[in-house]
Amino acid sequence: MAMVDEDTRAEAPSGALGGAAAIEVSGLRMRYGDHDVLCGVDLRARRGEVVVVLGPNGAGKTTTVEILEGFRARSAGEVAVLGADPATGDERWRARLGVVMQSWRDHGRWRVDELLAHVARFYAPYSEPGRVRPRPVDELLETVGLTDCARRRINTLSGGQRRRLDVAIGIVGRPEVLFLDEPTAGFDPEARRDFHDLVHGLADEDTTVLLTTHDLDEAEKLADRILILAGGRVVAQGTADQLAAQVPADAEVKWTRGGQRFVHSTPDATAFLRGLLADSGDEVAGIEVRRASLEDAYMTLVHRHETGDARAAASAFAEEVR
Ligand SMILES: Nc1ncnc2c1ncn2[C@@H]1O[C@H](COP(=O)(O)OP(=O)(O)OP(=O)(O)O)[C@@H](O)[C@H]1O
Repeated sequence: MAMVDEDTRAEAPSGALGGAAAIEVSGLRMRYGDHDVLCGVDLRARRGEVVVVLGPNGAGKTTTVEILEGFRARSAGEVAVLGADPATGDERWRARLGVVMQSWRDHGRWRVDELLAHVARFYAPYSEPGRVRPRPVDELLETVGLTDCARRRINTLSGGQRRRLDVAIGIVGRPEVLFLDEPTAGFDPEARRDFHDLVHGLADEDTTVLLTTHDLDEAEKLADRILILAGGRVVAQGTADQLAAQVPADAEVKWTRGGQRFVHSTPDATAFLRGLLADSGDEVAGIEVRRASLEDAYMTLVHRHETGDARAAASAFAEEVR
């Protein structure tokens, strides 16, 4: 588990970063060989905030998360997690973090409860007032719905059960910052809903959560703020509603008249409905209005990137939030 020398002291980077935010990233760059994956990412997360990172395959989400976790060295930029540079964070700093990586396939012959008890021991010296570490294993098993699997060997778990165990490992130390890289891949609907409740509960405990997903409904349910990464840049961020408002998308109006269903796309649903009701208000029933969604915004913003306009999308976004 130790990724850095125990004696290496965590130091906050100098410059514009530091302060009360749990995560602060400025001008983050990552280059693999001659491939620039991150070209200047800025990101900030407050304590207790749930930030969801969206982006197409290969956008650099995992790379960003692994840099913040201290598992990957960055090419350039300033990064502070809980006030420390992840590249030099010590064990005390690491004990304040929780990590759920995209895949973690080890300890197959261990039993579920043994592994959790083993990992839990790492956190025991790092309790703080109001934050007792680690969480009791029984409580943890119950929280992630693995009580019935406690004595099972890990290599006999299903994909979804293994993922639940990954989440348990991520939260065993009652983290102040929790990184979750596609945590719900393989979850059935019930596990997914339980996981969403879990994240809401963690946020209530003032845990900062940074989560990547390809599930836009999940992003909308969980995020205080959504961030879209494309072309190595943050091309947009905000709540799902704020993002939807950024893209010009028609609303879809549906209604029934004389037993027949009608659908109409319009940029101004209110004006259209006024007209519809004025013309045939008595006969119209079952009105539904679907406004631009997070999915519309995501598709538009990512499409701009894929058509080579990521830099323009990022500067348009910077202009809008100024
Ligand atoms: N160790 C590495 N060496 C070289 N290239 C890498 C390395 N790790 C990642 N990459 C490349 O960096 C880019 C970003 O990868 P990353 O895994 O961060 O994307 P992602 O947004 O998490 O994608 P996904 O949604 O598919 O999980 C990809 O083009 C990937 O091939």
